Amino acid sequence: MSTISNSTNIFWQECPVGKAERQKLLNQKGCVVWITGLSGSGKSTLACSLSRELHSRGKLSYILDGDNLRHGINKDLGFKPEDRTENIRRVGEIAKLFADAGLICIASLISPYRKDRDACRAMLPDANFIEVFMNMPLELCESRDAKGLYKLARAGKIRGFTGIDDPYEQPLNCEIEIQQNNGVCLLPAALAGQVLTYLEEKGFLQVE
Ligand SMILES: Nc1ncnc2c1ncn2[C@@H]1O[C@H](COP(=O)(O)OS(=O)(=O)O)[C@@H](OP(=O)(O)O)[C@H]1O
Ligand SMILES: Nc1ncnc2c1ncn2[C@@H]1O[C@H](COP(=O)(O)OP(=O)(O)O)[C@@H](O)[C@H]1O
Repeated sequence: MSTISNSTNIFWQECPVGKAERQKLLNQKGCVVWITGLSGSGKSTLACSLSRELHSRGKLSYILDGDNLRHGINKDLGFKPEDRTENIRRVGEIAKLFADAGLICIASLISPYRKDRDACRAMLPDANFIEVFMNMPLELCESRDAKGLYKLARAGKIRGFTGIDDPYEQPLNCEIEIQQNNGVCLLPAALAGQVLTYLEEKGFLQVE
């Protein structure tokens, strides 16, 4: 699928209310928290927990979940490399709009290819893209197998499954890395706390 623009004779329409004004209204700074990792690594769980914690602090967030978006805007895409690339590109563009609206946009997708994640980062001013890597061992994700997909992949009934017969390229310099501690995974609320602390320290949760 081509990402080259086919539109010609188009102009940029300025809008009367800008990002800064929206951020002031919301008393927060728009950004994208991009959660990447293997299927079963806990991306959606962290996204939900973080969204709940933000909501309870009066902060507006919105979750873009890979699985959910594949029921709608991305329903025409499969899991071939070029489809995944287009999936991530579209979600990156949508996330950019949410961040421009002033929201804390939480994107939760496997997003296995580094170049695709980096392309999303490049769409935003650098500090506004917060990459969170769920660095969980494949064995743990596979033992969870909440949807039974690893079992199907091992049986050869799903081809091109991330971590089994399709690659996952780990981030090289993400903002936050979530790992097990002595083989134990922290509770989702504690993991959300790590991200929340980062957002607080970087000044995303208020406007001076
Ligand atoms: N082949 C293959 N590989 C990986 N995952 C697969 C595949 N087929 C279906 N699924 C299910 O699709 C969910 C991942 O969708 P994403 O949009 O996040 O994938 S990607 O970022 O485009 O790689 C993923 O959801 P999560 O388990 O929440 O990650 C799976 O449930
Ligand atoms: N921090 C955690 N501690 C223990 N179990 C977890 C944790 N996060 C997620 N899980 C469990 O792991 C499974 C996969 O989590 P999920 O969030 O759906 O992963 P993903 O979105 O990456 O596929 C679920 O059964 C979930 O309850």
